Amino acid sequence: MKLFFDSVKISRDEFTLSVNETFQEGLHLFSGKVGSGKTTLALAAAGLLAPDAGVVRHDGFESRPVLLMQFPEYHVTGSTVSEEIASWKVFGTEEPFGLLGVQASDRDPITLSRGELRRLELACVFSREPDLLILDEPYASLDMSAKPILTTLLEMRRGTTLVFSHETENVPDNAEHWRISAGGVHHE
Ligand SMILES: Nc1ncnc2c1ncn2[C@@H]1O[C@H](COP(=O)(O)OP(=O)(O)OP(=O)(O)O)[C@@H](O)[C@H]1O
Repeated sequence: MKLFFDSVKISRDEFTLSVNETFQEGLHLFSGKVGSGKTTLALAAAGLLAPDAGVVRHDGFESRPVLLMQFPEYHVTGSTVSEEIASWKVFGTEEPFGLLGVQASDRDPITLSRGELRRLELACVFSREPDLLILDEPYASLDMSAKPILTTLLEMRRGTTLVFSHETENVPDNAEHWRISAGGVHHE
């Protein structure tokens, strides 16, 4: 299971990101300053932003990529927590739901705190077990009890995982580290 960026260039007005890399199966952590291009790379990896040049391609992925965006509210489609879980085609019995303290209910997901909503969506995406999982700032809004649980879920996952985060101290030791700067992606 590999993700290829073949001579990719993505332009957003004044900004251009150039990437010519192969991301192997496993965990990859991308860090970089504000505006360096993390979300741009995440969207391109998920197939939601077409490159202006080059090709983004996958090898060995059987399921569609799953992207969890930076702001959990963007994902909400259900009018209750139960509907929200069902919309991800998971049923609340999987391990991440218990680990993250998430329970199905009739509550409107928009009334959850941001951290509660983040845990709900993390439980849903990890339960899907996608071959390619892309997480944009997944540690944001999580408290000190939930951060290590996310780290454990990342450690246990199979497939290819791309994590875009400023919080490099929480990420598992086995992650490949990449820095996004000066319009490029650099292995550390
Ligand atoms: N829709 C857009 N139109 C024009 N420029 C954009 C657009 N989206 C992003 N940009 C620009 O592209 C550059 C990279 O943005 P991007 O959102 O990928 O950065 P980021 O590293 O994720 O930032 P942050 O850490 O603030 O989330 C920035 O200079 C930004 O202003």
